[in-house]
Amino acid sequence: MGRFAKNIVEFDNVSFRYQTSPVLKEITFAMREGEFLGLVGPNGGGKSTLLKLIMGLIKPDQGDVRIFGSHPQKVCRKLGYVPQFARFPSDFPITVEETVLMGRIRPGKLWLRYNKEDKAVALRVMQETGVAEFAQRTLDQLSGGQLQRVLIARALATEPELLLLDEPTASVDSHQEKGVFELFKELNKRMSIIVISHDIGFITNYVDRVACLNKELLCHETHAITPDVIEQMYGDHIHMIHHHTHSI
Ligand SMILES: Nc1ncnc2c1ncn2[C@@H]1O[C@H](COP(=O)(O)OP(=O)(O)OP(=O)(O)O)[C@@H](O)[C@H]1O
Repeated sequence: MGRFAKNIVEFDNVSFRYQTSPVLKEITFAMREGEFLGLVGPNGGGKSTLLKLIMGLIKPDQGDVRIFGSHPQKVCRKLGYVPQFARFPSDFPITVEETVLMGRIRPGKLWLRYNKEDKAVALRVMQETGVAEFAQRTLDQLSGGQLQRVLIARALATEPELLLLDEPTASVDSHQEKGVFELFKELNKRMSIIVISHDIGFITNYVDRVACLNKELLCHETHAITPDVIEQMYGDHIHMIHHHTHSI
């Protein structure tokens, strides 16, 4: 199957509000199979909300969301999700291996019983993310960067076709950030990826397209990201970090 063969995420005129003020306004966009998409925008711009709509955790007030051509809840098994590091309790008294195995839990399955295949997949993704050597440590014995990789391994254990990451490198240094994005580049050979980031200058080195969300959504091919485009989408909220001299 060729890259960019079909649309796997489709938003058709989608609006959403939690209470009174609109968070997402009339969003229409599509993501193609095999794509690596960066999602940027100011704080409160609606990025996490967009991921929740993709996962079927919330429903649009208006418009239609289709994931792999179906209702989001019907295809949630094809999705892997890595939450924002800051929102994950890191003092759980469970081991790295147990955490990664949680990715193998399926509805209707006796979830405390993992079979050989579950264990083999867990080992493979721990090796892939570089956390296999910590497998028996509990989460409180890990650095922020190591814990982040464990959360990525847990998402990979579901063997997803679309990986969703909410600011996966917010709590790691720029050296580790590069390592994590090199991993994503590798993963992108077999799955589609959406990554939320505040660091547009950095992600343009990796992603195919940048979607800029500030209630409304604008998509740009990475080569089309110019300072004017950034100014237009962030306005006064501009908070960008530049690790590289990469031109934007
Ligand atoms: N459960 C909720 N109930 C009410 N309002 C919410 C809820 N979750 C988010 N919001 C509000 O919706 C808006 C969009 O939030 P969201 O978390 O999607 O933004 P974001 O772009 O991911 O922000 P950040 O970059 O700060 O993580 C914000 O104003 C937020 O306060």
